[in-house]
Amino acid sequence: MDRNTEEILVDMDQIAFNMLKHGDGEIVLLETYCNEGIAIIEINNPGKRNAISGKMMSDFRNCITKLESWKQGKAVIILGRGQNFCSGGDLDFVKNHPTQKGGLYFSTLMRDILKRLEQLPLFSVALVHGATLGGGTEVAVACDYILVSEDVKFAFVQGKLGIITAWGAATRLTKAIGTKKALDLLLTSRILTAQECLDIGLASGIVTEENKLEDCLEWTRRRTRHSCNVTRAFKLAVSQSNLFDESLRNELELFLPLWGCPENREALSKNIKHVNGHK
Ligand SMILES: C[C@@H](C(=O)O)C(=O)SCCNC(=O)CCNC(=O)[C@H](O)C(C)(C)COP(=O)(O)OP(=O)(O)OC[C@H]1O[C@@H](n2cnc3c(N)ncnc32)[C@H](O)[C@@H]1OP(=O)(O)O
Repeated sequence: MDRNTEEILVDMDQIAFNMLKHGDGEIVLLETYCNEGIAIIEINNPGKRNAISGKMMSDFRNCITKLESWKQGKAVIILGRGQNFCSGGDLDFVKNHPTQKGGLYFSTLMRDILKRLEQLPLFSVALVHGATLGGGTEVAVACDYILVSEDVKFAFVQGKLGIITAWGAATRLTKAIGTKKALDLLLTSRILTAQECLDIGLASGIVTEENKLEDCLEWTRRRTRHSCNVTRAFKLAVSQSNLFDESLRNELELFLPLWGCPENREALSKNIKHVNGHK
């Protein structure tokens, strides 16, 4: 990665701004159930089966920014308008930007958005239905829960396109269902039905195709009965416990430069006996 690219990458505002001109569609925040502490993010790009364009990434980012400052929120549901949840990243962008820089823009922005979604004090529910492919699966696994509609077709198709997951799905999937099952889904790109999503531990429940939103709201309401403060504190406590791995890695990184440093060598040369007179 050259220096220019690195500099551009740290400026997420600039990336989001640049992505605005790529494609149509929208991702909007619906406030219909906000009085209950439940927001809805709707993915809408009907001409492309709800594929996520560059412009929609910027929209998505704006939705997350709003949710970050919504102090009364308990939960957010993400769904697709119409028949499909999301057919992935917009292939037109992918085809027109085959350079590493294009890939970096596209995936770094989404990685940042999904990380911020994960860190919200609201718990998130992906209500997946119809085609849920590639980047659509990335969005789904970044949510705290996945509910699947009976008609879902869920597949990590990235391998079939000669790429791997770039928005964090491999890491999240492995954490959710374990190494063997995660690897299996990624290596085969097989299409999961609703029942398979449930059986494998990916989904927390199945909702009916006709009443998916109502079913999902009922399911969500059963988890928003505590006060706002308690709900948000639980979400943060649970999600921050995930930092354990990061913390272990961090600890190792801090340790490594000390190994063999002058102080370390000097101490070793003294053959220190830490407990005097011990037999
Ligand atoms: C970046 C990467 C990642 O994970 O990070 C990705 O997500 S790569 C994206 C991974 N996703 C894919 O490869 C999806 C490929 N698409 C499909 O498998 C299929 O289109 C389905 C999504 C199952 C829908 O099939 P169905 O028969 O219902 O409709 P269709 O194939 O006629 O598609 C309707 C229109 O939507 C477009 N369309 C569908 N998916 C699209 C996508 N991801 N990006 C851009 N356009 C897309 C089709 O080209 C077509 O355009 P016209 O009407 O103009 O002909």
